[in-house]
Amino acid sequence: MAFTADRAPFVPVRKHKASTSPPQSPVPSTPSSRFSRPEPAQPLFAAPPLRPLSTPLGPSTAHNVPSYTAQAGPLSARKVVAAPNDLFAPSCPSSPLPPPSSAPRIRAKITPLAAPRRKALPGAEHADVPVSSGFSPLKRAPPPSVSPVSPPANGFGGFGAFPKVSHVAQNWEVGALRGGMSGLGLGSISEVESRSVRKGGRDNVLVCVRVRPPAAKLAASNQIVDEIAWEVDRANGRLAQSTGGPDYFFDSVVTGSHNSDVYDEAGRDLVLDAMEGFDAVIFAYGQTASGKTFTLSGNNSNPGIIPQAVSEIFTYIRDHPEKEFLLRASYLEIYNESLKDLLDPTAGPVKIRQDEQKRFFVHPLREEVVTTEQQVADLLKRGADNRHVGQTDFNERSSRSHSVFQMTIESRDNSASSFPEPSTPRRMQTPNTPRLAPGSDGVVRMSRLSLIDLAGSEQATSQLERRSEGAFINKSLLTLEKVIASLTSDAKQKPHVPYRDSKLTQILQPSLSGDARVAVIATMNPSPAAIEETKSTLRFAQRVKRVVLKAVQHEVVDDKALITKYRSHIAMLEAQLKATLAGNTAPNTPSQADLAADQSRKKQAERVQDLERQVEEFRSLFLTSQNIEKRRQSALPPRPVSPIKVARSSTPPADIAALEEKLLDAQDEIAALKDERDELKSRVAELEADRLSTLQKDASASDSDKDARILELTKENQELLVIVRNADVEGEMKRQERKYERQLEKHRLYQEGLESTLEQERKRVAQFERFILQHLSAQTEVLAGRRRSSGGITHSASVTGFVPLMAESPQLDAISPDFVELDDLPFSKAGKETISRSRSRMFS
Ligand SMILES: Nc1ncnc2c1ncn2[C@@H]1O[C@H](COP(=O)(O)OP(=O)(O)OP(=O)(O)O)[C@@H](O)[C@H]1O
Repeated sequence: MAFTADRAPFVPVRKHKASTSPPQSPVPSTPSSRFSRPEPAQPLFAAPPLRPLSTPLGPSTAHNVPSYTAQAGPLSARKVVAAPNDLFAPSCPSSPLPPPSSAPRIRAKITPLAAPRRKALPGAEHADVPVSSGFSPLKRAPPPSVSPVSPPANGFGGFGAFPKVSHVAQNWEVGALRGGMSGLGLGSISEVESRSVRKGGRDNVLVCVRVRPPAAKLAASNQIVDEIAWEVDRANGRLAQSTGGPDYFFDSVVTGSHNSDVYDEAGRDLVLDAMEGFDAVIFAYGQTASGKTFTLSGNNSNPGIIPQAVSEIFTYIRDHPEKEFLLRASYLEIYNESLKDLLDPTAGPVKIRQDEQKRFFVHPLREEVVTTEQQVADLLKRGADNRHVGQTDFNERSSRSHSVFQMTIESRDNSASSFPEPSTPRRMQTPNTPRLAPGSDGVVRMSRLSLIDLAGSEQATSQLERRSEGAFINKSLLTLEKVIASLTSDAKQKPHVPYRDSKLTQILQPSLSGDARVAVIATMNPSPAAIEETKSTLRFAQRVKRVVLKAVQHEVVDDKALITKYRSHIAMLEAQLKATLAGNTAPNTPSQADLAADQSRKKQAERVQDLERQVEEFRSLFLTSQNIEKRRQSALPPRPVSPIKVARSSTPPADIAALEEKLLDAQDEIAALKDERDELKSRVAELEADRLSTLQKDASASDSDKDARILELTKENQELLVIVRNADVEGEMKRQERKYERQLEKHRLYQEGLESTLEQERKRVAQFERFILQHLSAQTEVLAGRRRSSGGITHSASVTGFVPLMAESPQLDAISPDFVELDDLPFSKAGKETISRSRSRMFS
């Protein structure tokens, strides 16, 4: 299927009206039945919302106080003063639920067996039709309005779990969620079962749209847009442009500023799924400044999905005494198409590799074992500090990258293998042999919860750096759309899914290709100035809704699970400990109390201490409902995964590691080429299918149409022939080129031969020259002697001519002390005879 990108990433900035006057007196509203229930007025922000983890406020935040409200019925960007039933005021979970309307929406949590989940039809913007009445009985009950443990202290109501905190390092109120599933209204077994039923079958991506309060800064002009251009129907999960147009339906639509609302709709279920062994991915998608980071991270008084998910995880552990858990976390950034490990930013390049099942994974990536919420909060803060953010025209602190926070959850039945808490004397428990060979005692469930904050799609921006970042961001989001389009294509021949075209899609591949639970939170700005971007976001959200998933529970039976590795390692340490203790049998008699025995005892004691410390350290990584509180009070800093490797110093030598790296690179390249080949194959198949359907169409056409078609095809044929002939000419030219290249090569070889002969000749000539000069010199000596003795001499002219020449020759000085004999000369026999003859003619 040809993909047409209907996203408009570079929609030019629209001029939009600033709010010229402060909110006037309330426009009389005519609430429809949908909005007729008055909601208690809530201050949107009891305190100005902080950027998560103490990042400064964007100036836009100052305008986030919603003083306008959507109204039922067609609105055309109407201004309304904050009213008690303010649509954009934080929805208050403590307030009663809206009464069921005549055709209430079907919630995402309905099992396929109970009632079909709504599906958006391909390309249709209003295909998502409510199909049944009544609320889903399976919809998890909203959390109680007042937490039994900590009542809402911040005026938000809602989750009531995160009372206002004054400083950043503060935990997300670990105790606040105590009460666990029952406290959250999650205790019903039937609900958990129904979740499993749903997950066992085919499922779609869960899509929740979050509409931020309208007062957002949308352009470089600093103009504040405080109008809304959308009708928002929360009860039915429906959105429509106020000026008319199609309806958009989703699993849920959330307004206001309570992050707990979004968590209820699109967070909790997936987190619980992850705790039960299903991979789960939640990502926020939307235009820049539409509230993705706000939704995922939130702030201390209004925690986003990530901190709420983390709290949920720990609550779940507290509520499941029958299991033990091992948690680890990683934090990654994709900036300008390169990967950065946010927990270890100075480490070497982070790459994407493929496993045997062709699933992409990131390597190497630092993972840290975590045992408390505070550790996760610290880890997130550390990562966030390393993230790329920058000021854009639209957002004071815009995330310029995609970030992926991942928690890996391993769990195993606790009953057979629980560790005694240190109050029990450890040594008594130590077995002789490792009692926990990998996989020997039960299956480990392993799952990943990925929380992804995508960078925002952008309009044209005024800054150069931002523009190039924006190009990368838009490209990767476009690739994401292409991937989604391929996954939801109706074509018979499954199109190639271009995961490889961006790092983001490679990372999302394991989730999008089907075996994970996926939720997308599409964030949107309801302002008229953002209408094109918002439509594009909604279209994306509708398309992604059609991706079919089949989540599977991941059970690991071999020693891949860290839980198993650590358990085996502990068992091994315990065995060593026991052996060391058993070796300590020397009686402490005065005769043996010499220095050597003392030293050996000291060493042994140190060894025992060290082993005990190691055992303790490893044990402290396991979480159970019994020890979670203790861990919270005495947590060590999180530790990177693979301490076993370090302890055994089994790291391969640098050259082997480099070779392994090269091998992996080569394998990657091969895999990429194979992918490319597959893509070409699928393209060929697509073209063939296209051809075939055209032919079939042609067959049923009328005669005149057929004639026209024949004419068209003949023309096309002729054009193709020209191309083929050209291709022939090209081929001939290529052949000639190769011929000339061969000849050139021959000439080059010949030239090389000549040059080496020349070199030999030069050597020969130099030697001959030497020979001549040496002989001339000798003869000159002789002649000089004769002249001295006879007083006059007659000699041949040729010799006379040589004398001044010799005197001038600088080479005479350089004459080798080795006298060159005629026989030494590299000449043929005939040549040597000629030389001999001339010599005797000259010097006789
Ligand atoms: N629902 C909301 N209620 C109140 N304030 C909000 C809401 N959504 C967003 N904001 C505020 O709007 C500003 C921009 O939000 P945020 O940074 O989350 O946007 P973003 O989509 O992550 O943007 P980018 O893609 O540029 O990173 C922030 O100051 C944030 O506090």
